[in-house]
Amino acid sequence: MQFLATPAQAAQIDRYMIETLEIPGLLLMEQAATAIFHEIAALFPPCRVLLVAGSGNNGGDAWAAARILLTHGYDVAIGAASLTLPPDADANMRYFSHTSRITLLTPDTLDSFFSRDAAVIVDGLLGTGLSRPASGLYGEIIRRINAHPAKVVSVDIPSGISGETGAGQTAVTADITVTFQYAKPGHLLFPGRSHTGRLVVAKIGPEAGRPPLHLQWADTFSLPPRAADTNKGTYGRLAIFAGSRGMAGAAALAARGALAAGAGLTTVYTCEYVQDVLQHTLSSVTAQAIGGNPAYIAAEGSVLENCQARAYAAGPGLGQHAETLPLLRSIAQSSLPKVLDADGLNLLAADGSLSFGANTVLTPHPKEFSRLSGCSMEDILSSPLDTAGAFAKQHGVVLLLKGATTIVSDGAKACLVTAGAPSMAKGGSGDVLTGVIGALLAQGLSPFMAAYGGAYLCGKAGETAAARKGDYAPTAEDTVYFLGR
Ligand SMILES: NC(=O)C1=CN([C@@H]2O[C@H](COP(=O)(O)OP(=O)(O)OC[C@H]3O[C@@H](n4cnc5c(N)ncnc54)[C@H](OP(=O)(O)O)[C@@H]3O)[C@@H](O)[C@H]2O)[C@@H](O)CC1
Ligand SMILES: [K+]
Repeated sequence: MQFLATPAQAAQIDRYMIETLEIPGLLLMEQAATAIFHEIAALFPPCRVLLVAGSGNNGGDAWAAARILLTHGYDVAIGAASLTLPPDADANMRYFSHTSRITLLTPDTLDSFFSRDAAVIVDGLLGTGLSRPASGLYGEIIRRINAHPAKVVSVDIPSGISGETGAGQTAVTADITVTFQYAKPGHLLFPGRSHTGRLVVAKIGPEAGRPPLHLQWADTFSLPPRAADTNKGTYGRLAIFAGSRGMAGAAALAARGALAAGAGLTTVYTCEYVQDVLQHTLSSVTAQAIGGNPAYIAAEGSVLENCQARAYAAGPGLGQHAETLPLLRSIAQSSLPKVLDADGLNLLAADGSLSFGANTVLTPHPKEFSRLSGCSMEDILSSPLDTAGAFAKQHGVVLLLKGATTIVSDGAKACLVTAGAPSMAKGGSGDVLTGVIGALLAQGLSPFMAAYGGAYLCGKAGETAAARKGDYAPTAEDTVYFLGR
């Protein structure tokens, strides 16, 4: 896990380093510029570099990088959107003030500046100080950068992308982004993620005593090695409530996910029809028909008292049967660790049953989350962190909002999971995730950890499947197969 900083937090941390730790801002800028230089030097021997500098300290980093590149034999040309700069940026700009390397970028000079050959463009137009969408001259500069054949190295964040939300319609598309101290949410959230290229996080100052951060990037996760003197009881009993006629596969995938993630004992509680299917296809789980209806679950909550589970996973393939609701409500309101997904969430949302006991993980995709929360899809997609966090806090749950970048929030802290592959945008992926999270809960992980751990493990398995089988062919079964490999 690594911490992320929003633009406001990054500015606060800069202030902390400058005012409390008494590190001059000019020195921090030099560190930032040195990191940019090293990335360029690692890829290109001395060559022509175009540097584009805006009106803030992001531009200051570019001016400082230009100086370091020049002293190492690179041929630099700087396109300046402004020559009125904050003090540290101004100091770095002045190094060039009596040279012919500066072009003031105006509609009249854009063509000549960007028609130059160059191997690299350094994008220091806009950083974390972006205060509005890029348009006008800035929009035109961004289009020129994107149209140039050179490799693009963005300073801190691709210009035009919001560091907070990843939003930005007119934005630089970078090959490499060198950010400072902490990655920003905008690097990981789409569309920002697709503009960032390879992300390099360069430490430019000490970390001790910095203001607290609440957002992390789940870029690693592993389960502890299993001790030799353990048995199936050590790893928990998971009760999965899933399946209805026509959707036995969802129950089977959740069960397979749970087995592959290490649950000690897995029992699927389902209808007669699905029980039959599971008994013929899955030998490592037990399946129990409950409720008396052959086609779907129609049981009362009393079944929970007898199943002696350490965790529940409920929802995959349940269908939309009102008779399933009493059981779902009992599961949702119990204090046992549990994960609720898919039809389980839809049924509870349709009924307005949004009362959850402790240790609850909900795993909606944006449409399911819209039904649950009443927020519009537009609000969810434009502010996923805020909407997920507000819902998690209000209902006392861990909310896992599925997406190409998955968000996990408990209302106080949150993390982003970027593991995954486009091949996973396919039916069945969510069922496997439910089973995996259920298994992690059964093994005693906290709901927050089980949620991001499950998303990470499934995402990595999906990446491996895509590496072997391409973007189209992998199925949810492949995600199960590659879990942990
Ligand atoms: N502080 C430090 O110690 C360190 C900081 N570092 C670096 O500083 C960067 C942050 O610097 P920053 O705060 O100066 O903001 P920055 O992104 O350069 O832009 C602000 C300027 O852009 C303007 N502007 C905004 N939106 C616009 C738009 N759409 N179109 C046109 N203009 C627009 C805005 O105008 P205003 O909003 O005031 O009207 C203002 O003039 C950070 O990303 C990192 O690279 C590192 O060196 C490490 C040490
Ligand atoms: K930039």
